[in-house]
Amino acid sequence: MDQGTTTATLREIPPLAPGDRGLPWVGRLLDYSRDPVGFYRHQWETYGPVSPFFRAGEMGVVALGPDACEAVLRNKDKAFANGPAWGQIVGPFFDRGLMLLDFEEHHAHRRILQEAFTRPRLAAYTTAMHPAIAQGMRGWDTDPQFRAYPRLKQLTLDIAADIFMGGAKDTSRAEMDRVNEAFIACVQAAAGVVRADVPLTRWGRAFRGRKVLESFLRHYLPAKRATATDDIFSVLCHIETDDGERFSDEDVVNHMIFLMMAAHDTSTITTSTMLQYLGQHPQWQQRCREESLALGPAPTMPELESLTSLDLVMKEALRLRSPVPALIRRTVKETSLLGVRIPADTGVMVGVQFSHMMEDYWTNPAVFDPERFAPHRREDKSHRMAWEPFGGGVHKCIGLYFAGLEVKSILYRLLRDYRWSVSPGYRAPLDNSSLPFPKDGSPIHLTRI
Ligand code: HEM
Repeated sequence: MDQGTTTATLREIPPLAPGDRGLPWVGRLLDYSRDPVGFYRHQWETYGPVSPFFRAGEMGVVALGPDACEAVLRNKDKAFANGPAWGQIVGPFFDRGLMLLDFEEHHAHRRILQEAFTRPRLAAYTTAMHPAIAQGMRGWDTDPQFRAYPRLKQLTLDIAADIFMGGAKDTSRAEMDRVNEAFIACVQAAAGVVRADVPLTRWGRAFRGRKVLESFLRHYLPAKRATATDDIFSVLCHIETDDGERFSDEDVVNHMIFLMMAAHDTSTITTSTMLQYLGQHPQWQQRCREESLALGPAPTMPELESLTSLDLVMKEALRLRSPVPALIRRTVKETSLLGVRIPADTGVMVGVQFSHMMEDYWTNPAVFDPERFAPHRREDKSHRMAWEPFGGGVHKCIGLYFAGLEVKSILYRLLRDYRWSVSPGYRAPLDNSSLPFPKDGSPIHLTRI
């Protein structure tokens, strides 16, 4: 039992209020996808920080507000597990990725993987990113139908081919496209309805995709083991802890596939949200542009870190539209959460996006106001977990600095080369069935400077 609570003093999970069971089997999942914050607000106002949630044929709980989120993510009692929760969503296609490992095994793998994200390594990835970004943006035109989201998605895939795979030097463009397709098939499986290897379904395509990725990575493994280069693939083959622990070939393949997934949609969503808000707030766009213009043509990691306005905008974009708006866990034993008894084998949804919209912690939370993160305000300090787009506890995003460098490198180049606008009244129509992406592709009016 966590937090020193005894079974006798615990409250039970509140019963479902009339009408809150939702549809047969799916329960209230559709309510969530239609309007996640509206759904959370209803849970919060009806039940408080620990609420019942019927979905996918079973009862689970939603943890809301920074205190409840913190208790789950800190996981003092080691009761909340990742593997059985995320495994249900991402299926077998990201099996044994770091986020799906738990407890001692997770700790052992994380210690090794951390070596791939040290400052010198991040500096080397940053240097390698600029040519990939410049090349990827080369085809960007300024047609009136310009959609930012699909362009950014392709761009982050191109960056991944270089930074993660090392450009896979002797790979043809056609083969790289096949690898990208396979990777996208695995990512899209999360929203699959038929959850078995059935041809012409999302899962069927993902099973084949996973095979393509595995054989591609295995083909290059011996060469990557033989020579150390600056890409993540090679780095995973060579890193070891002070105690000499290293990854097996199997581990390298599993971590590579998971890392590419973890890095891809999250960075794309963040960049496209920033583009939208900067398009709607020209004074912020100009402020960020001036900082970018003050740097040289291929900024180093410390230079990118000096882009203070862009940093504020990135934080605000992550607050308003968290790429991972909910984290999930499953209890492996009975535990308690803020005094509520949670039985073993209960699905738990940690609604981080709701913490970002609570008036207790933020002034006018619905308003775009990057200055709230500036030193003289620091609204994110109102609670340790008021701002948690990268999660918290032992599973906190290992790629958060990498993400900052990638997103800022992309924005830096865009700000120098382009000017763009988005109608002030535009509200992105989001698809929330997996990670929140703009269904209309995020139209922006882009002109070259
Ligand atoms: C803005 C971009 C990103 C956001 C918002 C984000 C968000 C998150 C969140 C919320 C988690 C915690 C999941 C949980 O507790 O269940 C996480 C974990 C993780 N992220 Fe990120 N991420 C981003 C970019 C990246 C990048 C670029 C990489 C790799 C280069 C990466 C690699 C990972 C990994 C490996 C984990 C699992 C960590 C663990 O379980 O120990 N992420 N990320």
